[in-house]
Amino acid sequence: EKVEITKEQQALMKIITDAYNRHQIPQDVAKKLLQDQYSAEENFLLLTEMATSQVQVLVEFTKNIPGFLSLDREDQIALLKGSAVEAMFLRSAQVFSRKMPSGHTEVLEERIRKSGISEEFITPMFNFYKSIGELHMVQEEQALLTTVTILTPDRPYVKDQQAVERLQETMLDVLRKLCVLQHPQEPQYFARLLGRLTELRTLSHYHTEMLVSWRMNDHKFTPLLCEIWDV
Ligand SMILES: CC(C)c1onc(-c2c(Cl)cccc2Cl)c1COc1ccc(-c2ccc3[nH]c(C(=O)O)cc3c2)cc1
Repeated sequence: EKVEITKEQQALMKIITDAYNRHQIPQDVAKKLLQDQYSAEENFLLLTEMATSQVQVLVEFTKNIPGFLSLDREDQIALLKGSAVEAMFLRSAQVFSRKMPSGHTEVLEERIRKSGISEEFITPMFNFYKSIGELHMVQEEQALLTTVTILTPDRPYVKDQQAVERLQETMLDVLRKLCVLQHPQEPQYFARLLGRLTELRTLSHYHTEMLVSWRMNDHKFTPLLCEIWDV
């Protein structure tokens, strides 16, 4: 049947995509990836700075998701804490698939590979980056997929899951239609996109173990990361 994005859905998509493009890590922070110290210590410190900056950007972006600020305040916090790692995997994945001079692809990869993360997590992490790159998502799809990830109802400590589910379903409907219109030759594209969300959950579990091993080697995080990751 003819798939059509309504005027309201068009407006919703514009708000979310504009917010997603507006809230980015400041270029002077991203440029630090280019500095020339490459010790495991230096890499960890730089990645910690990137992650901290990315969390701040994520909080600002989330405030622009229509309906998010109407959710219960504690549920807003629970959604941010529960989705931060997944949202950062999606955002850093875009840097790798961007392959533009501004996206510090090579240096970011180098620093992640040499920051004290054990090989068992590096492999699935870069497989994920590759699988995201192969999707060739348009920016609207990237913004909506991140929004769908943030609005996951079954995060720990979410009280009013129905309210989150209603918001997520609104976003999923727009994303589904967008996928059909953007990738007419690939009817399974939307299903592939949702498959990435499953992969993100697995990576999020790996990440919890990454944090434990960093902690054991006495690595320090910033107050914001300690708060959002309960470390
Ligand atoms: C606390 C640090 C060590 C950390 O722990 N886990 C991860 C961690 C890891 Cl490795 C992987 C995935 C997720 C997390 Cl959450 C990280 C580092 O996290 C990030 C690294 C880079 C970026 C990021 C985001 C946007 C960017 N734009 C540009 C640009 O050049 O424009 C560079 C860039 C970097 C975000 C988070």
